[in-house]
Amino acid sequence: MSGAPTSPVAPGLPLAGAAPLASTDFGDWRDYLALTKPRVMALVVFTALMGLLAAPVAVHPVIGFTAILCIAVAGGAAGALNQWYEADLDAKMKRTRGRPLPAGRLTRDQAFGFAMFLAIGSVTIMALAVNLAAAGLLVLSILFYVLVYTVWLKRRTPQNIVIGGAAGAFPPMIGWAAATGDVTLLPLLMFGIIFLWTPPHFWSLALFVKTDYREAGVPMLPVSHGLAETRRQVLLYTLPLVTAALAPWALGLTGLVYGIPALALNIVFLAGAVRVAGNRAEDPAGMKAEKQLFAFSILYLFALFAALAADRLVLA
Ligand code: HEM
Ligand SMILES: CC(C)=CCC/C(C)=C/CC/C(C)=C/COP(=O)(O)OP(=O)(O)O
Repeated sequence: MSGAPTSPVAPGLPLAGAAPLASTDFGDWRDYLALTKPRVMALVVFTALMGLLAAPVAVHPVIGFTAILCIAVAGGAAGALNQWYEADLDAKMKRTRGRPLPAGRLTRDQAFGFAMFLAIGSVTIMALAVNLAAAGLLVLSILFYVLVYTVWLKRRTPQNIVIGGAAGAFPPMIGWAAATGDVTLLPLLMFGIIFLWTPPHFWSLALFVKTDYREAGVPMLPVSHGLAETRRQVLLYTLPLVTAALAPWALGLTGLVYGIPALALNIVFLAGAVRVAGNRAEDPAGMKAEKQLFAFSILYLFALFAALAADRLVLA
């Protein structure tokens, strides 16, 4: 399948105390589920659904459900390919060393076969049952996460998550395209919001798990440029994020049902980013501002996209 060895992790890596799997052992379904990064994908799928609901077309529920399912499955496939490729890195970090590949509970070939089955299946069904625009964007988002982010940028540059993070910004655009067959200004703004949200989302987390990335040799910003510069960048990305998040309202694409929660959410986000920028703590114990901004970033995106779809449904 992959041409990769059938050892549970990349060549030369310790097995973290786990016995290699017998070649006939299919593995536990829970490990396959873990390969899909279900917690992260929940927000991906939610933003896709909100993109679909915000579109000015009443899509047939079966088609809508199929489209969202395909996005969820493709996201899972991309997450599994990410873990297939970077089992060596995951083995080096506390946060990730319990994953199925570094822990030796699945082989790399099992992960690759599973991921390709999901990727090909989801794109094919999207193309046949929904439309080609949505299927094309789905392919692009998988390729972006796996090739651009995971293979090309992650180990090379601290800008990895800025450019590669665009992968996670596609889903609402795919949801919209599934309903309409095209992409207009509002789905592009949704893309822009997630694109600009990703750096503060991730760097606030990376500030307090920095040592993990240093040990793995991944050039994340706090490792390569230090805490102060990372905190400055969190605030720098928050400014255009707030602008993009308020743009649908300012441009008259949405009404107050979006405008009022968007204003409140963005004031809180901006205040959180200012607190992060002003924090001087060197130790994770003193990084309450960073921990709070990371946690809030997830709530922010959920609430912002829920408000956007609600507004469009009210206007429709
Ligand atoms: C390159 C871009 C991104 C990077 C590097 C990144 C990284 C991370 C990391 C390291 C975590 C913490 C641990 C984990 O659950 O693995 C996390 C959590 C999370 N991320 Fe991101 N993320 C990115 C983009 C996104 C996007 C686009 C979304 C959704 C739209 C998202 C949603 C989430 C959620 C929901 C969590 C919490 C998971 C939990 O509760 O455990 N992330 N992210
Ligand atoms: C439809 C589709 C293909 C969607 C997938 C796009 C997507 C969710 C991209 C987000 C990227 C992400 C979760 C990065 C996590 O970073 P990492 O992989 O470096 O995290 P790790 O250190 O936890 O492995």
